[in-house]
Amino acid sequence: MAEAIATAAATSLSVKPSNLHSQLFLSSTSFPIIRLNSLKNPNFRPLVVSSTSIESAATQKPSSKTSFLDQREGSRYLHFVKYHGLGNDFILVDNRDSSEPKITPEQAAKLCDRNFGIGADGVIFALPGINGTDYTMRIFNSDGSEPEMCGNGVRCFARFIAEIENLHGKKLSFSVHTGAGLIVPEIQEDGKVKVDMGEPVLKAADVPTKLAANKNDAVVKSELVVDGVTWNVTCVSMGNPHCVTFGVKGGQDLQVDALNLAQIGPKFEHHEVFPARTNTEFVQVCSPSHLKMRVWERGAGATLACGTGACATVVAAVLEGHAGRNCTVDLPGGPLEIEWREEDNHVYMTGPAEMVFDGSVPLRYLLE
Ligand SMILES: N[C@@H](CCC[C@H](N)C(=O)O)C(=O)O
Repeated sequence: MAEAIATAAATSLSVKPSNLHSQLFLSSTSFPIIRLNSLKNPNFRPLVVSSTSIESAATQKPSSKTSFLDQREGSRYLHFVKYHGLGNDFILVDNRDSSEPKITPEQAAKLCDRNFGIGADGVIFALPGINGTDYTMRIFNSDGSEPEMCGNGVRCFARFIAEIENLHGKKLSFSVHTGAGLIVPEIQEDGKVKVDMGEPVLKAADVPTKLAANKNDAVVKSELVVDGVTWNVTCVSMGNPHCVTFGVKGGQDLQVDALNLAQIGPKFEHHEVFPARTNTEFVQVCSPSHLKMRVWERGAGATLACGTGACATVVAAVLEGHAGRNCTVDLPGGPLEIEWREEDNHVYMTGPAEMVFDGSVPLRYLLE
């Protein structure tokens, strides 16, 4: 019976049945808390994510000969915690004891596979801070490429740090070094995370895009031919590159639900005018403070939400005159609140981040 429940839960969570020997610990508000191994094993003790994420299970004392922990003796495991920000989901790894990620980009891509791995849009590593920052965040996309920044990811990162540093129930903020520079997330009393995402980069060469600048140094509402169709696009970097479109030249307003994202998304991502590839946001203007957006992410495809994409969307909407500086951006996974503040030119993003479960993966799986 317990086996059957465990297998059903693993299937719905895209966890390999073999990973069920690790604890599966659901704690999102929308799910009941289930400790599957406690169903199988009365001696079950949840493993704590330690500062050494890869640790030998042999160092943990099995409490009886029949304990599931017996099966772990002599093996080594990568511990992880799964989080999501509006359905944009990540495997978080405690990497505070080393300045190099514990797994390779290829191994990250393997873990992100939704059929043959844990399933995620990316793997995020919490590393020691550099240049005086509290922490460093690095991320590999689900295809193994390494982006500079991740908005939903940094909210998950902040909640993960609070968890592993045992800083519950406090209003907290950290300085985080990323490929996009200094990022400052703040966990609010309601559990949402507000992030100072820094200043948008608009200079065409720095986005980067080969499209010619047409407004100061920026590319704003410029024409881009994709698959024979001329789109109007604005290019913004939030540390990572974004191409934002509100529709085709001379066309009606975009109805984002009608888009065939899987067909058009890759054509933007790999377009020759984006030398570092691009994330692409397709945006429908509902009102000057309410935008609806679908995203095709570089290195991850269609995702349920993109934090940097929502920030880039509001910047582009202001530059094109569609919206004001405070907007709700509706994504398939839910809304984000975005402000592009005039006083400091920084973009602020507020939204949720939820832990879903934790577990461990045998290293032999990663090495296969
Ligand atoms: N989902 C993220 C962005 C992740 C990186 C992106 N795929 C890229 O390659 O730039 C977000 O929430 O910002």
